Amino acid sequence: MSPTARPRRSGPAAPVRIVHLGLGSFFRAHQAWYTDRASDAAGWGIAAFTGRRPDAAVALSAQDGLYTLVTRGAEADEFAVVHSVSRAYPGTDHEAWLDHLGSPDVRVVTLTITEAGYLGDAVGGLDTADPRVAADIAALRADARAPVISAPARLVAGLLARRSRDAGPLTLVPCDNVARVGSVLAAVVRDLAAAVDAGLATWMDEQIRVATTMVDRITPRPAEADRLAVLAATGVDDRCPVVTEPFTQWVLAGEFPGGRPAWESAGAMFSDDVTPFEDRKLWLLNGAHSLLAYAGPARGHSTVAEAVADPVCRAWLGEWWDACEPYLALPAAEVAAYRAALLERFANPRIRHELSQIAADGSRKIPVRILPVLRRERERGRLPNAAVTALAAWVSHLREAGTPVTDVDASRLASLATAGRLADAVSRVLAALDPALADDAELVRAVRVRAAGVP
Ligand SMILES: NC(=O)c1ccc[n+]([C@@H]2O[C@H](COP(=O)([O-])OP(=O)(O)OC[C@H]3O[C@@H](n4cnc5c(N)ncnc54)[C@H](O)[C@@H]3O)[C@@H](O)[C@H]2O)c1
Ligand SMILES: O=P(O)(O)OC[C@@H](O)[C@@H](O)[C@H](O)[C@H](O)CO
Repeated sequence: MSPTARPRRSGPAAPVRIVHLGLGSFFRAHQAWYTDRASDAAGWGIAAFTGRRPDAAVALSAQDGLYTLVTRGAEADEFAVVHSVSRAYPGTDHEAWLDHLGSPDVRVVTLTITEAGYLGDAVGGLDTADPRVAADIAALRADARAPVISAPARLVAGLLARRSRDAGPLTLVPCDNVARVGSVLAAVVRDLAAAVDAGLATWMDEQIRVATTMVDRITPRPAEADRLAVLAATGVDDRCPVVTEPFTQWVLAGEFPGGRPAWESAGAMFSDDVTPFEDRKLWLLNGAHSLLAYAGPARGHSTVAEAVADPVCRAWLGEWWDACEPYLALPAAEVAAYRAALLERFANPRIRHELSQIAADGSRKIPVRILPVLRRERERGRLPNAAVTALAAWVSHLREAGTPVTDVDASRLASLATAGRLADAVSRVLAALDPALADDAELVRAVRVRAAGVP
């Protein structure tokens, strides 16, 4: 290999038996890495599809699906080439999507489509009022092979192709930071299937299983400096490296009648109940992330590591974790160890995790990360200070006090947050999250007072 060669395979790629939707950084640091490390990796290649832009598929295809995973500890980097992505496709290649989903070789579909990609409604079903969903349903009713955009519709299109080829059982494995993600995915796919084809649900009951998961590995958006670091250390000009932290965890529950990689041989854990791990992770890690993402910029911080170096932010984290702890169904010693490890993970000075990346889509993240604990505390008559801080900082963020607002619901939230007095904005924004929050006078008052103190 010449000093600046792109990564290239020296042998054949593993046969495609997994399809992934959402070819982003996290998938490459997590599910693709576990598959690469599994003892039977040679039998389980992945066909990975981007969700929106084609860039990652184009760049990865130019290097045979190979990329460098940089595991960035507080002291040093480790570099490893991941081989499990056998094919990479732009999401627009719908024929390839249908072909793979319709193939009897494929047994598993993994997903990282972001919280917003599930398109759920407030009561746990599919948001059929969303124009993208309505358009996809109409398209699939007219033609089962019509190109569709939303993730639930893509899955249903793939399942229709699979049924038409009698291709056998398949397990869907959602890997996003969504509470009870397996149930959420099962519901939106079931609702979309029912809207398209009355007989599909019965076939799905027999052939399709939906696993649920807790996924954990802090993986910031890669930067140009990361490409240069790989080049300097390995001599390879990798155009799509991913940087991640040493810590990683994957807890899964579900049935795999068509088989799966031996992910446990790479460290994944199979459990009957993912819930305790999921609550611990979504509340302690992701809740803390969102708290810092909205409240940290007002104290001059741009990254998680900068924020946790600030004693005021660390005190908020302590308050938040104290509020969460009574509701976690795990031994106290385990929670204490997780908290201590989190502080170290957040403080890793060599991981540049931008608060602005974490701040995106707060309307979908706060209900999962902050509200479950806030509601439990309110039922007991308590008002957790850190949750008030997070909500007040989010309102201020929406009023453009911090990082730029990126949210699937940005235009509605911006009008709710910016029109008129701050006090009214607080009520409107809380009502948009959950009307019951806006009816809680003590909470509203506290958030107003805190928001008024945020620049
Ligand atoms: N980055 C992390 O540290 C991390 C850790 C745990 C879980 N996750 C989960 O993974 C998700 C993706 O994170 P990432 O770091 O890979 O982000 P990323 O921006 O690198 O990649 C996101 C991928 O999802 C696709 N996507 C976005 N919206 C979609 C939609 N509506 N439908 C289908 N595909 C869509 C994008 O096209 C892209 O391929 C997160 O939203 C989170 O739920 C991330
Ligand atoms: O990826 P998101 O946008 O859901 O959330 C941002 C971070 O909170 C998240 O990526 C964490 O780093 C991750 O969940 C750690 O496992």
